[in-house]
Parts: sequence; C-alpha cells; structure tokens
Amino acid sequence: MTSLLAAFPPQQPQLQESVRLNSYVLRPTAGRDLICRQRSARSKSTLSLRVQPLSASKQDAAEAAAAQDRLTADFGALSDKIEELAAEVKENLQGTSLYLVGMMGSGKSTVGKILGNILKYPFLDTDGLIESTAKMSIKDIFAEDGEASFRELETQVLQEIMPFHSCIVSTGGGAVLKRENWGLMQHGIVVWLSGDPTLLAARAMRDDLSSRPLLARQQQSQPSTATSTPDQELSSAPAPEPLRPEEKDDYEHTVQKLQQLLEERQQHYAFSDLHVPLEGEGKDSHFGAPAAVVAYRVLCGLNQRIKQDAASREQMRNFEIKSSGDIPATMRVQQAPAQQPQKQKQQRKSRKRS
Ligand SMILES: Nc1ncnc2c1ncn2[C@@H]1O[C@H](COP(=O)(O)OP(=O)(O)O)[C@@H](O)[C@H]1O
Ligand SMILES: O=C(O)C1=C[C@@H](OP(=O)(O)O)[C@@H](O)[C@H](O)C1
Repeated sequence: MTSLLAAFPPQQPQLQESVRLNSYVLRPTAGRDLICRQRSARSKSTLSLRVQPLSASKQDAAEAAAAQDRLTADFGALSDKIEELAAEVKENLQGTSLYLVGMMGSGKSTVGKILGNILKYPFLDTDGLIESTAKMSIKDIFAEDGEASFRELETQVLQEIMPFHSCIVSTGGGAVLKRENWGLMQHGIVVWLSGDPTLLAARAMRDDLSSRPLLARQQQSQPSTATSTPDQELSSAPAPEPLRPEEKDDYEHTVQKLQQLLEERQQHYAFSDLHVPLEGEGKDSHFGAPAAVVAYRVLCGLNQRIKQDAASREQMRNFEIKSSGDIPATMRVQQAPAQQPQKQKQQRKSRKRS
C-alpha cells in the first residue's frame, strides 16, 4: 500500500459534517463546533447546533423542536464544563493521541469527531481510510476479498497512523483482536466505549444493517470472528418501540450476534487504558447517553487517569528504604569502606606494601 496518509493527510477538524443522533441530524451551523449550543462566558466563539428530522412530516417537525429544546438544555449545561475540562485534559495529554475502540455502533466515529472538535485534534477513522484507499466499501471488501484481507488493511492503516501525534483515531470494532494492532495503538491512550448489545443493536437497526457485514443477516460469520452460542439468552432490555414484526426479528438477531461478538472480544477491549460506559437514563435508555455526554465522560475519565498516573509516578520517585528488623543470619553484610574499623584498613595497607 502506498503511503496512505500522504494521500489523505489528517485534517484539522472539519466542522461541516453532520452527525446523526437518534432520528435527527445535527448540523453545525456556520461551520462552527458541533458541541455546544450557547455562547460560553469564557469562550470567544459562539457554538451552535441545529436539529433536523431525518424525514420532514409535521410530527417530525414538532419532535425536532422538542429535541432542539432538550439539546439546548443539555449542551448549554455541558458547554462550560466541557471547555474547562478540555483545556486541562489537552495540557495533560501533551499531544498523546487517543484511540477509540469498541463494538460496532458504540459511537467511536460520532464521539471521536466531537472529541476532535473539543481538543482541536484531527479526527481519523480507520474504516474511512481503508475505504478511501481501497476505493471500495467495507461491505464490498468483506464480500470480495474476505475478512482476513480487511484485517490486513486495518493493520496497515494503523501502522501509517502510529507516527502521528495529537490525533483522535476511531478504529473498527474488530481492531482489538490482533496483538500487532495493540502494539501500534499503545503509542496513544486506548479508550473503550462500552455498551450493552441491546443498545448497540437499537442503533444498528436505525442505520443500514447491511453496511455492517458482520451484522448482515444473510452473511455467516467469518471463522475468526465469533463463536456460535445459539442457546444464548437475549439481554433483558426491551426492543425499542414501536418495531414491526419483521424488525423485531432483525433486532433479536442483531442483539444475539452482537452478544456473541462481545463475548469473544470483551477480554481484548478490557486491555484499554480507559473504559467509558455508554448507558443513558430515561429517554436515553434505548440509544444510550447523548454523544456529547459520552465525550464528557471520556474527558473526565482521561483527566482522572492522567492525575492518578502522575500521582503514582511521584510516589515511586519519593520512596525511602526502611529497616524492617534484623537481617537474616544467612545474609552476608559488606560494610561500606568508611565504616570499616581503622585496624582492618591498616592491615590491608601493610599487606599491599609487602
Ligand atoms: N450517544 C449516542 N446516542 C445515540 N446515537 C448515537 C450515539 N453515538 C452514536 N450514535 C449513532 O449510532 C450509530 C453508530 O455510531 P458510530 O459513531 O458510527 O459508531 P461506530 O463508529 O462505533 O461504529 C450512528 O447512527 C450514530 O448516529
Ligand atoms: O466489529 C467489526 O469487526 C467491524 C466493525 C466495523 O467498524 P465499526 O466498529 O466502526 O462499525 C468495520 O470495521 C467492519 O465492519 C468490522
């Protein structure tokens, strides 16, 4: 593969992109940051979000207005906190890149873009880079060349990204499976966005299931990817309502598939430096906490972790050796020259002379 990043150099955060959230599209207005709705007292920039329903019925418009109100409140409340925290985290990170790992649909791309905007780090998406380089969709790479070939490309992309600092990297859900990939990702901080399969399935159902080859129904899983556990019980969380009967079937299949994959991958994800839960409460219980809230959780977790690490480094530097009683009889003790009795020194000198 020719140099990937020469062809697609990491960009400073591009704010033109929309983000899909539940059934709404969030569009940054006037090309500004995605994250906040209101002018912050401390910030010079006005940050703004606009909510648009994916379809345009009257009911959608009313819902969009309600969603906008909720967002205004959520983002407004978060904005000051995030800005303050982001400045501290950025200083502590000192250019270390963040690698986001987690299952399909955990929000690595969505949250990654937000973090990129907050920290002013370029955002890189390994799946996107693979598609741009191969000039094929992930789905077609899986179908035509197989999963093994996709995994090779994934590692090559991670190799190309590794020398860059100050990036937010969204990885594919299966990147954690290869030891070699860990060697590359550990040049940065690895953050696991961890969510229940029911939540992930609800999101995947809203998207196009067929765009994720490992979830597409007609496709059998590749040998390296999942161990089949047909009797597995589905998680107890209810399917998002209302679902048509055929959707319910798809939903249950997707939950089961995700559960199988998660069981196989959990131990790998657990190696991450930071675990960030996706779960949300109340209105957010089906699809998880809003992406901005997850981004905030990532920043809090990072800050806490960086402080803990600094404290334990400090502790290791400031140790003193204390005597814990008598030295065992079996241990020979060599006295330092300064402590050796004068007589012994004189004996040595006279031996040397003779
Ligand atoms: N916090 C969130 N709440 C609700 N939906 C979300 C959230 N984060 C992501 N999504 C949606 O879930 C789907 C998958 O998100 P994406 O960022 O592509 O995940 P990944 O990159 O991990 O596969 C997208 O439709 C996205 O809009
Ligand atoms: O979990 C996986 O093995 C995969 C996840 C996908 O990425 P996302 O996690 O971004 O959906 C993509 O890399 C490919 O379909 C395989």
